[in-house]
Amino acid sequence: MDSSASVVLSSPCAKLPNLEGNHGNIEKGGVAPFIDSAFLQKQSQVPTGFVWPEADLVSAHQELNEPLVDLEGFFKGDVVATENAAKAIRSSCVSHGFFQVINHGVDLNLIKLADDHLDKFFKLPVEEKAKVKRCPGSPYGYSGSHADRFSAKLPWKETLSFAFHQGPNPVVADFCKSKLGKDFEETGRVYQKYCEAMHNLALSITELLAISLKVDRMHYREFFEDAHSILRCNFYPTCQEPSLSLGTGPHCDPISLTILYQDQVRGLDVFVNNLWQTVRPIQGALVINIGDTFSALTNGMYKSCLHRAVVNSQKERRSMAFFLCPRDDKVVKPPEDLLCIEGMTRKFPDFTWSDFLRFTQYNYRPDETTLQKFSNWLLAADNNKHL
Ligand SMILES: C=C1C[C@]23C[C@H]1CC[C@H]2[C@]1(C)CCC[C@@](C)(C(=O)O)[C@H]1[C@@H]3C(=O)O
Ligand SMILES: O=C(O)CCC(=O)C(=O)O
Ligand SMILES: [Fe+2]
Repeated sequence: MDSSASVVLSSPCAKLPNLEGNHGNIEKGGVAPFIDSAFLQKQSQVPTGFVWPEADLVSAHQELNEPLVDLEGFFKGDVVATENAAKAIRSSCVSHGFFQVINHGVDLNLIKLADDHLDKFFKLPVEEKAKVKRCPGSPYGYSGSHADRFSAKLPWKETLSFAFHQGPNPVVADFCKSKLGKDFEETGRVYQKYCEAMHNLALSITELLAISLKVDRMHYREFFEDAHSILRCNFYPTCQEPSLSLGTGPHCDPISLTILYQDQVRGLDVFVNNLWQTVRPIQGALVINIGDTFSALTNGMYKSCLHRAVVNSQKERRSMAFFLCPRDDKVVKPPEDLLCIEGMTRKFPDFTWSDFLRFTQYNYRPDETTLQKFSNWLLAADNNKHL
């Protein structure tokens, strides 16, 4: 990735980039208005700011042939089924940090309802969406192509992100009601329920991950019990020249664990065996990918999944990514019994999620090397402490 695009603009309120360029003329005035799908689809060609480097645009080579992990036996306490699921998960996570689950226990009607409510927000006039615009330095709220943060390699998408943690107050429902008004009360209730279901599934997945790693099966579940997670809703409009742009560029999620719902429009690619491979959408399945923070919790034994989202010229695409994140001040380090079993030396320094999140929002645009860059940054800061 070119370094110019990797450093987040220091002034978060930077002017929107001038998208003038040989890939399309922007409405007069040079600086684009607030960018959303309606704006993007009005452009006769892909604006320069949205054109990605060729290396990131390599087409997917094949369809990912990934076993579906059936969770039914695990939920029923079936020892053999649990062992089989753990074995499948271990093999995928050691290799590329990605698997899919079925019989996950999340009500499929709730997932459908959450998908249906996406357009209620994303089809609003941009001025309405701007009312919940993402604040500088925060991953929460609305963003149109991150055009307020980056000046190149802009993603062909709009996003809406909610903060979620379990507790007496329905934080997601409250956010929608207070920020978007009465018309979005039902939407808020749907996403509140969706986040609660995702949180519970995420804790179950962390238990199965612990079993697969042969550590105390409650270790990670207890670590994430009081998680402060993020629900990221993605809307990918159709693109005039899909071979030039990307919905979400190649990256590893800095968070711990992602539970992704993708609709029936292909778009998710995963990098496996040095090839981009497309993930065929499977009705009723949920995608699970290991993020940087969980990889660090396994001392790098489980890979943080390198993935991207491509766009197309025919169909809009929608996805919802539930990002499991530990409470801010929890120290991220692998369990002692894992280090003993594997006789490992530490691969990453201790860190907190709040420091890592801040790094991704202020210092470094997440890509495929975020965790390594963050580790180097921490160690350099430690080494310079005495200066
Ligand atoms: C901590 C986060 C930063 C991002 C949202 C969550 C987890 C995934 C990250 C992201 C999607 C990785 C690709 C780049 C990014 C800027 C994006 O395209 O949205 C990242 C998110 C973000 O920084 O808002
Ligand atoms: O939309 C997708 O399929 C992937 C989105 C993603 O990777 C993300 O939001 O982190
Ligand atoms: Fe991602």
